Amino acid sequence: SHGWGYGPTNGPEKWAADFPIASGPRQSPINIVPKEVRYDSTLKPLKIRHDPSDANGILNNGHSFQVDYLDDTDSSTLTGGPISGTYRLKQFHFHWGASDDRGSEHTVNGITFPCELHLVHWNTKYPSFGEAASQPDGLAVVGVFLKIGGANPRLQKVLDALDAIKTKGKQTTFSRFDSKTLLPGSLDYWTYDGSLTTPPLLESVTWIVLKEPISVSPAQMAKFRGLLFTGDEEAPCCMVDNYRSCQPLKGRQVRASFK
Ligand SMILES: CN[C@@H]1CN(c2cccc(OC)c2)S(=O)(=O)c2sc(S(N)(=O)=O)cc21
Ligand SMILES: [Zn+2]
Repeated sequence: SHGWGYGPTNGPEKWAADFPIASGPRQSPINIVPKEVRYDSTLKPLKIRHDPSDANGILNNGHSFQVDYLDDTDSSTLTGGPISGTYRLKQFHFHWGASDDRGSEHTVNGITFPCELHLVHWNTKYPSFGEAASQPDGLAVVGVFLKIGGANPRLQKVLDALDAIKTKGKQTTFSRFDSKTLLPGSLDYWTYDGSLTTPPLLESVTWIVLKEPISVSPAQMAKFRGLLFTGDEEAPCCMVDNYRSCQPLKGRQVRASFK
Protein backbone atom coordinates (compact mmCIF):
# COMPACT_ATOMS: atom_id res chain seq x y z
CA SER A 1 0.00 0.00 0.00
CA HIS A 2 1.08 3.58 -0.51
CA GLY A 3 2.05 4.11 3.11
CA TRP A 4 3.57 7.39 4.23
CA GLY A 5 7.34 7.76 4.34
CA TYR A 6 10.11 10.19 3.54
CA GLY A 7 10.54 9.56 -0.19
CA PRO A 8 9.62 11.74 -3.22
CA THR A 9 6.19 10.08 -3.62
CA ASN A 10 5.12 9.62 0.04
CA GLY A 11 7.13 12.20 1.97
CA PRO A 12 6.14 15.17 4.19
CA GLU A 13 4.92 17.29 1.24
CA LYS A 14 2.35 14.57 0.49
CA TRP A 15 1.14 13.84 4.03
CA ALA A 16 -1.68 16.44 4.04
CA ALA A 17 -3.59 14.35 1.47
CA ASP A 18 -4.14 11.52 3.95
CA PHE A 19 -3.67 13.57 7.14
CA PRO A 20 -5.24 17.02 6.67
CA ILE A 21 -4.19 18.02 10.21
CA ALA A 22 -0.74 18.44 8.59
CA SER A 23 -1.85 22.06 8.00
CA GLY A 24 -3.26 22.44 11.53
CA PRO A 25 -2.62 25.21 14.10
CA ARG A 26 -0.15 23.34 16.30
CA GLN A 27 2.11 21.28 14.05
CA SER A 28 5.68 20.17 14.81
CA PRO A 29 8.60 20.52 14.51
CA ILE A 30 9.34 24.26 14.72
CA ASN A 31 12.36 26.55 14.55
CA ILE A 32 13.15 27.76 18.07
CA VAL A 33 14.35 31.40 18.18
CA PRO A 34 15.88 31.94 21.65
CA LYS A 35 15.48 35.73 21.41
CA GLU A 36 11.71 35.28 20.93
CA VAL A 37 11.07 32.69 23.66
CA ARG A 38 9.79 33.82 27.04
CA TYR A 39 11.48 32.72 30.29
CA ASP A 40 8.71 31.32 32.52
CA SER A 41 9.72 31.21 36.20
CA THR A 42 6.63 29.11 36.98
CA LEU A 43 8.01 26.21 34.92
CA LYS A 44 9.16 23.39 37.21
CA PRO A 45 12.30 21.31 36.76
CA LEU A 46 11.84 18.15 34.73
CA LYS A 47 11.65 14.99 36.82
CA ILE A 48 12.63 11.94 34.78
CA ARG A 49 12.51 8.51 36.35
CA HIS A 50 13.46 5.58 34.12
CA ASP A 51 13.64 1.98 35.32
CA PRO A 52 16.16 0.12 33.09
CA SER A 53 14.21 -3.11 33.47
CA ASP A 54 11.32 -1.56 31.53
CA ALA A 55 13.29 -1.60 28.25
CA ASN A 56 11.48 -4.16 26.13
CA GLY A 57 12.87 -4.60 22.65
CA ILE A 58 14.15 -2.60 19.69
CA LEU A 59 12.28 -2.38 16.37
CA ASN A 60 12.86 -1.08 12.82
CA ASN A 61 9.39 0.32 12.04
CA GLY A 62 10.27 1.40 8.50
CA HIS A 63 10.41 5.10 9.46
CA SER A 64 12.99 5.02 12.26
CA PHE A 65 13.97 2.53 14.91
CA GLN A 66 12.50 2.61 18.37
CA VAL A 67 13.32 1.15 21.78
CA ASP A 68 10.00 0.14 23.36
CA TYR A 69 9.29 0.31 27.09
CA LEU A 70 6.90 -1.63 29.29
CA ASP A 71 4.35 1.02 30.22
CA ASP A 72 1.88 -0.90 32.41
CA THR A 73 3.22 0.64 35.63
CA ASP A 74 4.56 4.04 36.75
CA SER A 75 8.19 2.82 36.88
CA SER A 76 9.48 4.97 33.98
CA THR A 77 7.83 8.37 34.14
CA LEU A 78 8.11 12.07 33.33
CA THR A 79 6.68 14.57 35.81
CA GLY A 80 7.23 18.26 36.61
CA GLY A 81 8.39 20.55 33.82
CA PRO A 82 5.46 22.14 31.94
CA ILE A 83 3.17 19.16 32.48
CA SER A 84 0.81 18.25 35.29
CA GLY A 85 0.27 14.69 36.33
CA THR A 86 2.31 11.64 35.41
CA TYR A 87 3.35 10.63 31.90
CA ARG A 88 4.74 7.14 31.20
CA LEU A 89 7.68 6.44 28.85
CA LYS A 90 6.44 4.43 25.85
CA GLN A 91 9.40 4.47 23.47
CA PHE A 92 12.33 6.46 22.24
CA HIS A 93 13.51 6.88 18.65
CA PHE A 94 15.65 9.15 16.50
CA HIS A 95 15.57 11.23 13.28
CA TRP A 96 18.73 11.82 11.24
CA GLY A 97 20.13 13.02 7.91
CA ALA A 98 22.07 11.53 5.02
CA SER A 99 24.90 13.88 5.99
CA ASP A 100 25.91 15.79 9.12
CA ASP A 101 24.44 19.09 7.84
CA ARG A 102 20.86 17.97 8.44
CA GLY A 103 18.71 15.43 10.27
CA SER A 104 17.16 17.12 13.30
CA GLU A 105 13.48 18.06 13.29
CA HIS A 106 13.56 21.09 15.57
CA THR A 107 16.12 23.77 14.73
CA VAL A 108 17.56 26.59 16.86
CA ASN A 109 17.99 29.93 15.09
CA GLY A 110 17.72 27.91 11.88
CA ILE A 111 20.64 25.70 12.91
CA THR A 112 20.12 22.02 12.17
CA PHE A 113 21.76 19.13 14.01
CA PRO A 114 22.68 15.77 12.42
CA CYS A 115 20.29 13.85 14.66
CA GLU A 116 17.48 14.29 17.22
CA LEU A 117 16.34 11.88 19.94
CA HIS A 118 12.66 11.73 20.98
CA LEU A 119 11.50 10.16 24.24
CA VAL A 120 7.73 9.62 23.95
CA HIS A 121 5.56 9.68 27.10
CA TRP A 122 1.75 9.44 27.54
CA ASN A 123 -0.54 10.98 30.17
CA THR A 124 -1.76 8.38 32.66
CA LYS A 125 -4.99 10.33 33.22
CA TYR A 126 -6.07 8.46 30.06
CA PRO A 127 -6.61 4.66 30.05
CA SER A 128 -4.12 3.89 27.27
CA PHE A 129 -1.47 5.35 24.96
CA GLY A 130 -3.87 5.18 22.00
CA GLU A 131 -6.51 7.16 23.90
CA ALA A 132 -3.93 9.68 25.15
CA ALA A 133 -2.50 10.18 21.64
CA SER A 134 -5.80 11.77 20.54
CA GLN A 135 -6.03 14.26 23.46
CA PRO A 136 -4.53 17.79 23.47
CA ASP A 137 -2.59 17.00 26.68
CA GLY A 138 -2.11 13.33 25.92
CA LEU A 139 1.58 13.08 25.02
CA ALA A 140 4.84 14.67 26.15
CA VAL A 141 7.95 14.18 24.02
CA VAL A 142 11.43 15.12 25.27
CA GLY A 143 13.65 16.11 22.35
CA VAL A 144 17.44 15.95 22.59
CA PHE A 145 19.79 17.26 19.87
CA LEU A 146 22.85 15.22 18.89
CA LYS A 147 25.87 17.15 17.65
CA ILE A 148 29.02 15.79 16.01
CA GLY A 149 31.85 15.30 18.49
CA GLY A 150 33.54 12.49 20.29
CA ALA A 151 31.94 9.04 20.32
CA ASN A 152 29.11 8.86 22.84
CA PRO A 153 29.54 5.65 24.89
CA ARG A 154 25.91 5.92 26.11
CA LEU A 155 24.68 5.38 22.52
CA GLN A 156 26.84 2.33 21.86
CA LYS A 157 24.48 -0.33 23.26
CA VAL A 158 21.67 1.02 21.05
CA LEU A 159 23.91 1.23 17.97
CA ASP A 160 25.28 -2.28 18.52
CA ALA A 161 21.71 -3.62 18.27
CA LEU A 162 21.11 -2.06 14.83
CA ASP A 163 22.81 -4.85 12.86
CA ALA A 164 19.99 -7.15 13.98
CA ILE A 165 17.20 -4.80 12.80
CA LYS A 166 18.55 -3.59 9.45
CA THR A 167 15.27 -3.95 7.55
CA LYS A 168 11.66 -2.83 8.09
CA GLY A 169 9.74 -4.98 10.56
CA LYS A 170 12.78 -6.52 12.20
CA GLN A 171 12.92 -6.46 15.98
CA THR A 172 15.19 -7.97 18.56
CA THR A 173 15.54 -8.22 22.31
CA PHE A 174 16.76 -5.11 24.10
CA SER A 175 16.67 -5.00 27.85
CA ARG A 176 18.24 -3.37 30.85
CA PHE A 177 18.79 0.05 29.32
CA ASP A 178 18.48 3.26 31.31
CA SER A 179 17.38 5.91 28.80
CA LYS A 180 18.27 8.59 31.36
CA THR A 181 21.90 7.95 30.41
CA LEU A 182 21.10 9.48 27.00
CA LEU A 183 20.27 12.86 28.55
CA PRO A 184 22.73 15.77 28.72
CA GLY A 185 24.01 17.23 32.00
CA SER A 186 21.56 20.13 31.95
CA LEU A 187 17.78 19.61 31.77
CA ASP A 188 17.16 23.26 30.76
CA TYR A 189 14.42 23.17 28.12
CA TRP A 190 12.17 25.02 25.73
CA THR A 191 8.51 23.97 25.67
CA TYR A 192 5.54 24.55 23.36
CA ASP A 193 2.28 22.87 22.33
CA GLY A 194 2.71 20.79 19.16
CA SER A 195 2.07 17.53 17.39
CA LEU A 196 3.51 14.21 16.37
CA THR A 197 6.06 14.92 13.63
CA THR A 198 4.97 11.80 11.75
CA PRO A 199 1.52 10.69 10.62
CA PRO A 200 -1.03 10.68 12.14
CA LEU A 201 0.40 14.15 13.07
CA LEU A 202 -1.97 14.31 16.05
CA GLU A 203 -1.93 17.66 17.90
CA SER A 204 -1.49 16.01 21.27
CA VAL A 205 2.15 16.67 22.16
CA THR A 206 3.63 18.94 24.80
CA TRP A 207 7.13 19.35 23.39
CA ILE A 208 10.04 19.63 25.81
CA VAL A 209 13.23 20.33 23.80
CA LEU A 210 16.47 20.28 25.82
CA LYS A 211 18.84 23.16 25.19
CA GLU A 212 22.05 21.13 25.68
CA PRO A 213 22.91 18.60 22.96
CA ILE A 214 24.61 15.26 23.51
CA SER A 215 27.52 14.13 21.33
CA VAL A 216 27.65 11.58 18.53
CA SER A 217 30.70 10.68 16.41
CA PRO A 218 30.77 10.45 12.61
CA ALA A 219 31.32 6.69 12.89
CA GLN A 220 28.27 6.41 15.15
CA MET A 221 26.21 8.44 12.66
CA ALA A 222 27.27 5.95 9.97
CA LYS A 223 25.63 3.19 12.03
CA PHE A 224 22.27 5.04 11.97
CA ARG A 225 22.67 5.45 8.20
CA GLY A 226 23.27 1.72 7.74
CA LEU A 227 19.61 0.98 8.46
CA LEU A 228 17.07 0.49 5.65
CA PHE A 229 13.54 1.91 5.21
CA THR A 230 12.76 -1.19 3.17
CA GLY A 231 11.90 -4.77 4.06
CA ASP A 232 13.90 -7.88 3.17
CA GLU A 233 11.99 -8.47 -0.08
CA GLU A 234 12.30 -4.92 -1.44
CA ALA A 235 15.06 -3.06 -3.27
CA PRO A 236 17.11 -1.54 -0.42
CA CYS A 237 16.59 2.15 0.43
CA CYS A 238 18.86 3.69 3.10
CA MET A 239 17.09 5.00 6.20
CA VAL A 240 18.28 8.62 6.09
CA ASP A 241 16.60 12.04 6.06
CA ASN A 242 13.68 10.68 8.13
CA TYR A 243 12.80 14.14 9.46
CA ARG A 244 9.95 16.60 8.88
CA SER A 245 10.86 20.22 8.16
CA CYS A 246 9.86 23.08 10.47
CA GLN A 247 6.19 24.08 10.51
CA PRO A 248 4.56 27.53 10.94
CA LEU A 249 4.38 28.74 14.56
CA LYS A 250 0.83 30.15 13.98
CA GLY A 251 0.97 32.42 17.01
CA ARG A 252 2.23 29.87 19.52
CA GLN A 253 4.43 31.01 22.41
CA VAL A 254 7.60 29.04 23.12
CA ARG A 255 8.61 29.18 26.79
CA ALA A 256 12.06 28.65 28.34
CA SER A 257 12.72 27.02 31.71
CA PHE A 258 15.96 29.00 31.97
CA LYS A 259 17.14 32.63 31.69
C1 LIG B 1 5.19 6.49 13.52
N1 LIG B 1 4.94 7.45 14.60
C2 LIG B 1 5.73 7.18 15.76
C3 LIG B 1 5.12 5.98 16.53
N2 LIG B 1 3.98 6.42 17.32
C4 LIG B 1 2.66 6.16 16.97
C5 LIG B 1 2.34 4.93 16.46
C6 LIG B 1 0.99 4.66 16.16
C7 LIG B 1 0.00 5.59 16.37
C8 LIG B 1 0.36 6.81 16.90
O1 LIG B 1 -0.58 7.75 17.15
C9 LIG B 1 -1.85 7.27 17.42
C10 LIG B 1 1.68 7.10 17.19
S1 LIG B 1 4.38 7.32 18.60
O2 LIG B 1 3.26 7.98 19.17
O3 LIG B 1 5.11 6.52 19.52
C11 LIG B 1 5.32 8.49 17.90
S2 LIG B 1 5.75 9.99 18.61
C12 LIG B 1 6.60 10.53 17.26
S3 LIG B 1 7.40 12.04 17.30
N3 LIG B 1 8.43 12.10 16.12
O4 LIG B 1 6.42 13.08 17.13
O5 LIG B 1 8.08 12.06 18.58
C13 LIG B 1 6.58 9.57 16.29
C14 LIG B 1 5.87 8.40 16.63
ZN1 LIG C 1 10.27 11.64 16.57
